[in-house]
Amino acid sequence: MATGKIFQSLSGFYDVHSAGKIYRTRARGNFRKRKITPLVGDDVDFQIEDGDKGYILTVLPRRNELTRPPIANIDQAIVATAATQPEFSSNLLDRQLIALEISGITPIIYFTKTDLLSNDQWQSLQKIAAGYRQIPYEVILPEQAFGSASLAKLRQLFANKENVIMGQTGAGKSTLLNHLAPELALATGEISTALNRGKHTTRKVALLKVNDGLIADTPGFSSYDTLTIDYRQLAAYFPEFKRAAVKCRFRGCVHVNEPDCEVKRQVHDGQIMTSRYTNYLQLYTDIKNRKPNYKK
Ligand SMILES: Nc1nc2c(ncn2[C@@H]2O[C@H](COP(=O)(O)OP(=O)(O)OP(=O)(O)O)[C@@H](O)[C@H]2O)c(=O)[nH]1
Ligand SMILES: [Zn+2]
Repeated sequence: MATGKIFQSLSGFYDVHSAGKIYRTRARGNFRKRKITPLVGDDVDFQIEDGDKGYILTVLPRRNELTRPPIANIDQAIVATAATQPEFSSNLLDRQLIALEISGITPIIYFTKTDLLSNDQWQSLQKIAAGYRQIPYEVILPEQAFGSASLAKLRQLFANKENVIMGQTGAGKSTLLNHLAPELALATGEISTALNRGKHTTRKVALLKVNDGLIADTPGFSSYDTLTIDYRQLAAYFPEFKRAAVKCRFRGCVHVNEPDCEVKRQVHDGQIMTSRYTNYLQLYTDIKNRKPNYKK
């Protein structure tokens, strides 16, 4: 028996790195019955067969996991966020940040396509970036797309860590990775100008070695699932709300209708971004009104 890490998954095969070698494995038949799906990033025990093939016996306990993209045991996520084309959506960004907070993965917000912005758009994006930095999140807003300063910053942030790059279809994930590590030569998509939407160029999740870190390129998404948390927990995944909440009059304040709510006060005073609060209220309502029988 050997132990290794799944670095790629495609059509039922899991490619595993173990002691400097690569093995193409399959999951054991009883995994499906037990509703276990091995994920890229998983550490596994596997049985070697025919030299470089094998089958997975056990998925070792996970530190964390994400469903979108499907990956496990990640330290940090680079949230590739298009400044335009597709248009910047604070709602989509906040949903991704919440999913990461829930999984205990550190987000890094990286704005792509800043070269396509007008002066006015650039100014307003700078304000947005400053707002996210106050939360505080690490934000990289390249003055020059793929400029050496922002690439160096990213390299420094993800050295010696397991990272994932996530984001909407066409956000520029593969393009960014190609700039970080040109030897990867990942396929990138021409954006469909008619729809202003990317074309889903990346179809699989793969963990790649880039400099001193590991980074997973992942397929983009065009929508994001409803969160499977209790609506009363939602505010805990907004770090700036959580900080303010200790001063709300009521313990368990959900910052909606309660009097003397510090979160609402800080929104009013401009310390908390209005867009974050609006997105909070929308998600809160969505989660509260969704049909029961959600697990977790
Ligand atoms: N002008 C400009 N174009 C960019 C930038 N980043 C990416 N693009 C373009 O945007 C399109 C989509 O880029 P990809 O890297 O394929 O996007 P992706 O996020 O990997 O897309 P999926 O694999 O479908 O999820 C390509 O045509 C890129 O050349 C950027 O910073 N500036
Ligand atoms: Zn409150």
